Amino acid sequence: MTEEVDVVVVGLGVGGEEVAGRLAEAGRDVIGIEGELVGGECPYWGCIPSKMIVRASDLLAETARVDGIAGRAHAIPDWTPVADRIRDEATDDWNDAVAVKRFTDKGGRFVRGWATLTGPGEVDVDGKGFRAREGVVLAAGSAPVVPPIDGLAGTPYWTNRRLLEADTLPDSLLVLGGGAIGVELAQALGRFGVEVHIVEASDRVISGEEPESSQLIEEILHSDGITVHLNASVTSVHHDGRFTLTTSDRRSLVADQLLVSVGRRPRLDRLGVEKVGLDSNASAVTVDERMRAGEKLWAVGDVTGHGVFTHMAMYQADIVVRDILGQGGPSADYRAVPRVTFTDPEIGAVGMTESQALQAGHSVKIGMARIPATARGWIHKAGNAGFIKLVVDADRDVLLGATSAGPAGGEVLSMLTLAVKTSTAVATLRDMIYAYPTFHRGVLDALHDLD
Ligand SMILES: Cc1cc2nc3c(=O)[nH]c(=O)nc-3n(C[C@H](O)[C@H](O)[C@H](O)COP(=O)(O)OP(=O)(O)OC[C@H]3O[C@@H](n4cnc5c(N)ncnc54)[C@H](O)[C@@H]3O)c2cc1C
Ligand SMILES: NC(=O)c1ccc[n+]([C@@H]2O[C@H](COP(=O)([O-])OP(=O)(O)OC[C@H]3O[C@@H](n4cnc5c(N)ncnc54)[C@H](O)[C@@H]3O)[C@@H](O)[C@H]2O)c1
Repeated sequence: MTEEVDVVVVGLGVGGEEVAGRLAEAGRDVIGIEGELVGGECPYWGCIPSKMIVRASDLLAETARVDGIAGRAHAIPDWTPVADRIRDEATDDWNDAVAVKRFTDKGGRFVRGWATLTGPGEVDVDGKGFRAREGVVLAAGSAPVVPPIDGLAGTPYWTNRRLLEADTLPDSLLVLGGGAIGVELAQALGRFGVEVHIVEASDRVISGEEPESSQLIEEILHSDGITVHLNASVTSVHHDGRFTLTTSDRRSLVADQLLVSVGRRPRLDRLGVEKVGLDSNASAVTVDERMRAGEKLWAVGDVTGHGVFTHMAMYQADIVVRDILGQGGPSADYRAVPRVTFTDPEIGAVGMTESQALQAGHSVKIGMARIPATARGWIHKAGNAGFIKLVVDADRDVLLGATSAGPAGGEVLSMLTLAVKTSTAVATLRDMIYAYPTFHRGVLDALHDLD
């Protein structure tokens, strides 16, 4: 028995819940299908619990900075309130009843189960068929990549999920992959007393960002007591109660637990996407500027390969909703994608890095300001490491990209994102009045450095 509806949304994570909820509010007959928890990775195993950990570890780091500035302080790290907060405040003990109600209160109809596509506009869930008059929205998200390293499969390694569910911490942790997840969680857990080693295949951590960002984070991790192994090729994993990683240069690294954080892949495997002409082994679902992926088919969020970010899923969801409702408006524009690595200091970045701009054939000028040399950075003193780097198109005199690393680096990023998005003239940025003594006033110092 196949039921006719207006729209079927497959996956009610960040992107799918937004699309399904708004279409239901607009009066569409919407079926929202979710195999796990409504809300997806971000609230249960991603952004929110990980940032609760970061917040706690930042407090510990700030306490350590009291001496010499504000008296004396000594914090005794305790994981229990962090785990409690994740369980009780962030995830409701990994229960989505509130999120399901949030959707059904908007008029959506909820189905729990794993959906497969059976043809254009057609979806099956546990033998129940739906035919969507307007179309299907794929919002299946992503899963951790598990590299094919000898011995790894079958060991009780952690991914982000198991770590963010942990009631207790291991004494020592090997972190495979020094990307966003690796560096954020390594630093935070290090501050809770875990002995951490990061094992990174590339020649620098957060290798998609500016080399100066990588260097800064490597220095900070070192000062946090974390060992970073670069250019490391892990050839085997052994588990006998503890984990041993062996590298191609025959080093052995041993710890109580292993976190695998080497990237994410779209969750296309159980969707039957070949039925609608897509490749289930592809690294992403190709979408056009209105997020259309085929006949009666849209895709949003991590599956589209435009960045594993909640703000990207939400941005694309807005485009899909407007497209389905025929409301027009702007189509997708990825020139000013902001990203923030929530280490201490935060690494905020938007648009192109210097090397990306050069590779794209731009004539590039660089403006740099060191945060400790800015007025606010100097006042801030302990914990003031960071910089602002501007990547300027020398021909058009507009920003192509920027990095704001430092205390509140992710907040300073907001004006730089606007400047990249709107191609604001450098002359206009120079003519702005920057409140004194803010961290964002460092942007003016970096603009002066362009001369
Ligand atoms: C540790 C960690 C920290 C992160 N921190 C940040 C951060 O600070 N800032 C940021 O912007 N982003 C962060 N992210 C990324 C962010 O979580 C994702 O980009 C975001 O969740 C993507 O939303 P989505 O809707 O595309 O996918 P998801 O949130 O993954 O949701 C997809 C949903 O689809 C469901 N599903 C999949 N297949 C099917 C099927 N066949 N049938 C039914 N249901 C299905 C899944 O169960 C899931 O609930 C982080 C990620 C991780 C892992
Ligand atoms: N603050 C944020 O917005 C935030 C936080 C966490 C995660 N995320 C998102 O989640 C995604 C996944 O994060 P991630 O850290 O898993 O991936 P990532 O792509 O950011 O980094 C993966 C790292 O693993 C390394 N690597 C790959 N294979 C390896 C191997 N075999 N051995 C050792 N190192 C290896 C890569 O060189 C890279 O540095 C990111 O792309 C990011 O967009 C965002």
